[in-house]
Amino acid sequence: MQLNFLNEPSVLHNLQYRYSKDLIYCKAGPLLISVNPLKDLHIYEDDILTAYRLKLVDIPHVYATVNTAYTEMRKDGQNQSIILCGESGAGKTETAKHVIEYLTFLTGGDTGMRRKINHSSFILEAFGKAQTSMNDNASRYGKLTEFHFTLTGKICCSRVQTFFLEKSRVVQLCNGERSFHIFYQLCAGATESMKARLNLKAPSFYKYLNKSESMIIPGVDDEQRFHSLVEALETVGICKEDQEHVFAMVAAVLWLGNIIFSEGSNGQVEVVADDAVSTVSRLLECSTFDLITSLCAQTTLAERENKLTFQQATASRDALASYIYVSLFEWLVEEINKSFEAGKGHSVSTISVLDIFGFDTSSKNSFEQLCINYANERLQQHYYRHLLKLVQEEFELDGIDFSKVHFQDNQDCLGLFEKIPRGFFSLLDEESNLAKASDMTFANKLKQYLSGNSCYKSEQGGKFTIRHYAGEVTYDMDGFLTKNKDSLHSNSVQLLASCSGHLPQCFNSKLLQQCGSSGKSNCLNRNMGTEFKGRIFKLIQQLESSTPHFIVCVRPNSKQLPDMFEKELVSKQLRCFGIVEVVKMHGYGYPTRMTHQEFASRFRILLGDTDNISEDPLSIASAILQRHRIPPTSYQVGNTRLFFRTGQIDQLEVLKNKALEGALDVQKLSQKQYRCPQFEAMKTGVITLQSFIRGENSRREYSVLKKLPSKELLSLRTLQRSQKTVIQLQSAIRGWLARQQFSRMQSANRFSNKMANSPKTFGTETPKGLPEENIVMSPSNMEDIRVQLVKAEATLGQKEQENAALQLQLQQLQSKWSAHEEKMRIMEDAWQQQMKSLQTSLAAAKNSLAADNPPAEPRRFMVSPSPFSDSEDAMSMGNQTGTSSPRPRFGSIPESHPGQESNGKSAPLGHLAKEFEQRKQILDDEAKSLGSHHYPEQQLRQLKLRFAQWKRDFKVRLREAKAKLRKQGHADMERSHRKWWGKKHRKPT
Ligand SMILES: Nc1ncnc2c1ncn2[C@@H]1O[C@H](COP(=O)(O)OP(=O)(O)OP(=O)(O)O)[C@@H](O)[C@H]1O
Repeated sequence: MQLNFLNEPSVLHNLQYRYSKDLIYCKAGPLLISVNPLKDLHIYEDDILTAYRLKLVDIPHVYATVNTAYTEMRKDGQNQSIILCGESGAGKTETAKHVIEYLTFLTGGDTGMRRKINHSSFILEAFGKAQTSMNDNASRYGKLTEFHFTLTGKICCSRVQTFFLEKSRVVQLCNGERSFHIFYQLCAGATESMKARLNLKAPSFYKYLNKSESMIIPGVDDEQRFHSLVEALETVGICKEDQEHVFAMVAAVLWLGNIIFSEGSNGQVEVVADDAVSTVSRLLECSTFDLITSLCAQTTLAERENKLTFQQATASRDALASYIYVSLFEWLVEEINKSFEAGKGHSVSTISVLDIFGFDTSSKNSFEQLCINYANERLQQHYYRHLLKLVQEEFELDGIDFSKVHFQDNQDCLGLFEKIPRGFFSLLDEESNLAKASDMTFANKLKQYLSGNSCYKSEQGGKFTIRHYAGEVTYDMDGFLTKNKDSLHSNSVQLLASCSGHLPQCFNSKLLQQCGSSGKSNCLNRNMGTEFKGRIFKLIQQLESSTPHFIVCVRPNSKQLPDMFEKELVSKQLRCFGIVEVVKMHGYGYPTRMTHQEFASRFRILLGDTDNISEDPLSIASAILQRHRIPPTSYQVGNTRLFFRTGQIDQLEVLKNKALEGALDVQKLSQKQYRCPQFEAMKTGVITLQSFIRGENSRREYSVLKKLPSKELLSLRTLQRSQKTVIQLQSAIRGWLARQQFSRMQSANRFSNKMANSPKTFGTETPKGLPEENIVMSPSNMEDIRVQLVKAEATLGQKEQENAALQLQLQQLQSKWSAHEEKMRIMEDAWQQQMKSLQTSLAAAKNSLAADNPPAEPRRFMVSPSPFSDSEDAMSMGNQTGTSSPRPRFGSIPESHPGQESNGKSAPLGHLAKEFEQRKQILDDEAKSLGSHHYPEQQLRQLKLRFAQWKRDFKVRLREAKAKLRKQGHADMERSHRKWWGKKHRKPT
């Protein structure tokens, strides 16, 4: 939502309005504001994860912030950090969980990894969180989770760093609060046998727990949480045996609190040897004697044993209990890290998620609250620096004209803590090292040196108030020096060394490492305040080497109730984080910056070649801005950089893209002009060639089909149809099978995702919102699918067999057809031979007849030039013989007789020649029609037979005709001879 008026009331109204609509996320410049809904909103479901991963939505959400961090890391290879800020109960830890869950999802982390990450944070919650007045599940430690990424952007390992577990909570409690969750969970959820082994009682039995009346948290099932914890320990690889050791240490801490001392008349204490002592010695695996001695005496540097006072003994016992608990927590963190460190060698960049204890204030604020609030001050300074200070410094350095944004810097408060030698921690160290120092002497020292600081105010009764960025907090000086010393008595160190239990041994060796080789008395005599300050400095250094992304978590009300928006409480938090100032700076400021050089090379394309400008980047940049009439109010030219208002650079990007598209179009056009004629010619050629080939193929196919007997044609068509059907059937079956398999895989995938995200329902219930048939594959469904599959496969097999048989049949038909063709060709050749020989015979007959007739006689027949010959006869034939008469069928030609002709001399031969021509024509026709018969061989045989008969008959008639002609020829010659002879002899007379 864009605000017309940017001020605190409008921001507050906007937040309240969105909160009432369950829109808990809101973007404020580079910040994401998250208002704790304190109820389940279903905005972290799988489909939402997917939508953000695919960047389908752009609504403010924690997933969008992770997307930005991940994209920047991938783009520049720069480490990123996601920092969760906000007071206790604002929702930092829950938001951090969503950040981590989405990060593993985004980078393709498998469900195994996601589960392990979830379970490891569950373990840390059990051991590091507690109920406080502000939050039922308050973090009592700080946590930085570092995810290492490979070059391809996959998570290769992760590491957790923890800070400052509030160990005083083990031994001290404010009323209405609880100690760490694990104590209550163990008492509620341990099995009967474990309870017997650890001698477990109800929480109220233990003195460390019953200092507060709060034993249960409404709506929280400690027993069920214990079972989940056991499962989580197994997931991260902590075996059953080690789990036993862990729970033994928790029980030992509880029982240590129940050890009581009796004070003698000389003021010295004795340990009351009761059930508590024997249980602790059994759980730590040390002797009862060593335990008692270590608790009531202290060995001095001169190896003398001094008896302790009641107070000293109690402090020594509590220090031992706290030390064991903190060591146990650190051991668990190490074990978790071991299970994630496999791929560290491939790490190229990191994304760190910081979730530290929120700003804290309770009825009695002590050393721990002071450390927590100091850490929050340091983090707040990091926030101001990156979101306000650095930006303003940049503007100033570049000479940008801007109206300075005023915010409440916490530098003074930080100075109060950190100044050397007169800062809070330095003074505390100094006082702690003095032999006769007490909390009161320290209070006076503070008053003396810190009164000049506006953030410090001395109070009555050794109390003092510090004005933090988030409000004033009054601290009670009681126990400051002791807590700062954090000394573990030498006797306690020796006791740990004497324990044979696995974990006490581990703790002892760690202690020895910390103390160096001395390992003797007062080796843990350190200054907790300075040590803590050092760790926070290191953390800030680490954050400084990364690009920060801040998520400000807001507590909507002090009652931890949903749908309740306390305006005052929220506006106080908005002020703390300078939200309005940040928005002003980034929204109304110049969020986009580029060096002159970067800008010139990026947008040079927006200047035409005709623009005559010098090549220096600033001139180019100015020319671009002027040429495109960018309003001067929307940018500023700095000494080294250009600063743009929101959205301005996007407009230039649009122009640049248009210019690039235009250039591409021009290139395309010129290419088209050059290539088009070539292409068209080639296209026409190809089309012509294709049409030739297609025509030729079709013609060939047609000639084959034309010759094919109808039955074979039919079977060929049937075969082709069957082939087509089989192919269609095969593709339909394959498609169906693939779809079935795909939907099964989809269901299984959805099911496993849902189950992985809902441990409660794992293996027992159907996840909500998922159609039942998608997730439950009943045996009958499976059997149905299997039967259908078998049937489909059988049909497929059958169709394939049929297909193969049809193919075989086609091959056989084709080879048969080729054999027929060959036979036909041979027969045709033979037939042609016989025709030739007949024609030759006819020509020979004609020749011999011509030889018999005198040349003077006008010729009735033209001699055929045909070279046909017959072995028996020869005759000539005319081409005019009856060609116009209708052709009779071969067997039905009327037999010609020479005597029937009017022309008695040539009629027999004319008839024969005519008959021969007719027969020849019929034979040709019948031979051609053989191909269309069903049984061409049989037809050919019949044809041959008829031809042979006719041939015999024709020869006979030819011979008769020849004889007749010869006879007639002699008679004519004699008659003419007589005529000529009579004329000759009559003339002279
Ligand atoms: N996004 C959310 N959706 C639903 N409930 C939430 C959400 N964030 C927080 N809560 C509720 O608010 C409670 C407090 O949140 P959380 O423990 O994360 O606060 P915190 O800022 O980490 O506090 P602390 O600094 O004390 O550890 C949670 O136990 C949970 O019930």
